[in-house]
Amino acid sequence: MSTLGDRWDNDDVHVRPSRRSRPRTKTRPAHDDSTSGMVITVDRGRYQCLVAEGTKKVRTITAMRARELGRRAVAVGDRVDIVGDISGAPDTLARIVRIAERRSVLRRSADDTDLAERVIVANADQLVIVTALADPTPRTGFIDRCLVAAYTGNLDPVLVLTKADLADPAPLLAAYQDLDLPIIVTRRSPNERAIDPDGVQQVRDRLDGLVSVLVGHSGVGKSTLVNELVPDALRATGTVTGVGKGRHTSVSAIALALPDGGWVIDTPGVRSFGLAHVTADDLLETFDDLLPATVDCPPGCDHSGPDIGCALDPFVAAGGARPGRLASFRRLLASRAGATEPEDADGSV
Ligand SMILES: Nc1nc2c(ncn2[C@@H]2O[C@H](COP(=O)(O)OP(=O)(O)OP(=O)(O)O)[C@@H](O)[C@H]2O)c(=O)[nH]1
Ligand SMILES: [Zn+2]
Repeated sequence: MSTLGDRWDNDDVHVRPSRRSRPRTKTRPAHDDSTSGMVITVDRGRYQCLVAEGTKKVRTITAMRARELGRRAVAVGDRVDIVGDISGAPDTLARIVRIAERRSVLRRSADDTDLAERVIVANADQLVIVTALADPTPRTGFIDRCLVAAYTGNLDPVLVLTKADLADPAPLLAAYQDLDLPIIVTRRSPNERAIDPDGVQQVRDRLDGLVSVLVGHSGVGKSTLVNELVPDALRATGTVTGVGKGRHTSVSAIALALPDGGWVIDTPGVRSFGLAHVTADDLLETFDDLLPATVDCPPGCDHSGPDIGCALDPFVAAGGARPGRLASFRRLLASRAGATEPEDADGSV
């Protein structure tokens, strides 16, 4: 049993799709009668999981971790195997006995010096970074850190710039043009309280059929967007309390079903990511156009600039890649050391 625990304990090993996709059958414990589910929210050691009933119907059940999982954390988005009472009846509690290999992870560490891994969302396809163009003032440092978390966690980033009725998106569009990042601009319709439907539709199209995590600072319009995307009726069937606006909720992520398929995972309490575990080479691996040049870097090169003999500078000078790509890579690299958001310091969200 502990072999299985150890094997599944190191999430780093499994971030990228690996060829060795499943543990060998003989190392599996019992529980062949288990049911598969997806974790939709985590709250004080209780996990709400969606399980399939027949081919079409799904229901939500509450589960706890089984001891055999060891210290390994269960995160929203995890695909899990569940045993015990899966009727979903009030006051029943099932047990999570296995966590499937993750194809992506979004991590949080308490701060940049905290090397303990805290996975907040597993298996998401995209990270949607919601930033207001004004009120509050956009912070590129935050966006950059989100991008590092997405790239190195195997999620595709998407930037949503809200409140274009208040400020021009051009400067931010320019700042991110070299990252080939999908950017959607939304605004409030003139003389109306509602958000312009065109922008909302673009977001909807981007999210369709995928699992997308939304992150953003307080006041950027994230809840406004989620309300547009997920009708109240669907939210209610999630049977989850403490969703969304609650400032003191202990829920840090929650998966909400989209009407046309796919999931949006809201992260009400998440305002920044610790990036202590990310190395320069981890990030560089996600820049396919720059990566080949590093065979000529000096040993141990951190790729931070030309004065250390980094081969990326001559490579770009010779036309090997766009200069903006190297500049963007280095800006993201530097953002790892950026201050964690002041809002985190006093614990408020
Ligand atoms: N002018 C303008 N205001 C907007 C827009 N989108 C949202 N707002 C307003 O911005 C304020 C904050 O929006 P919320 O959706 O509550 O923001 P949030 O990111 O969920 O913030 P928290 O709830 O604090 O986490 C509200 O007053 C919204 O009405 C927009 O496109 N333009
Ligand atoms: Zn280098």
